[in-house]
Amino acid sequence: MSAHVLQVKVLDPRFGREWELPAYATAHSAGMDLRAALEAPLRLEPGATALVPSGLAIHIADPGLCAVILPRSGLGHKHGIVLGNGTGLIDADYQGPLMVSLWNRAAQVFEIAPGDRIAQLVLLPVVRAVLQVVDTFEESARGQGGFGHTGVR
Ligand SMILES: O=c1ccn([C@H]2C[C@H](O)[C@@H](COP(=O)(O)OP(=O)(O)OP(=O)(O)O)O2)c(=O)[nH]1
Ligand SMILES: [Mg+2]
Repeated sequence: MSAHVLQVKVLDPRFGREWELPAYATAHSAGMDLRAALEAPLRLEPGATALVPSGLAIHIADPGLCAVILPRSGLGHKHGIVLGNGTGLIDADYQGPLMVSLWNRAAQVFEIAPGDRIAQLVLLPVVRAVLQVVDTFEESARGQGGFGHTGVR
C-alpha cells in the first residue's frame, strides 16, 4: 500500500491538544474523518445546511490527485446528516480552509459538538482530459442507451 505525503496547515489550535488530526481508522480505511472545528455546539434544523470549518487547510499540490469529501455512512443513514454539495471536490491547487457543507435532510434536529467527526476525506487519482472535437463516435455496444435501458433484472 502506498502512502502520499499530504501537507496540512493546522488552523485550529485544538488539534494536537484536544483533538487528534484526521487519521485512517483501520489499516485499509480509504478515508480519514474530518472534525467540526466549531466554537459552540451547532443545532442543525431539519432541512438546514451549515458550512462547517474543518480547522485544517491542505495543499495536495500534485495535479494527478484530488480529494473528495464524502458523508460518513452512519451519520448519513441513521441521522440524515449528509453534504449540502453532494460531494466536496478539493482541487490540488486549493490552499484555503477545508470546509464541510453539512445538510440535515432528516425531519429531526441534529446537534453537532465541537470536535465531532462529521465527514471523511478521500485522496483520489485524477486523469485530466484534452477535448478532441469529432462529428461521429466509433460504434459501441451501448451506443446512446442509458438511464435504465438495460432493464432491471
Ligand atoms: O466541500 C468542499 C468543496 C470545495 N471546497 C474548496 C476546495 C475546492 O478546491 C474549492 C472550490 O470548489 P469547487 O470548484 O467545487 O467550487 P466552485 O463553486 O466551482 O468554486 P470555484 O469557483 O472557487 O472553483 O473549494 C471545500 O473546502 N469543501
Ligand atoms: Mg470550481
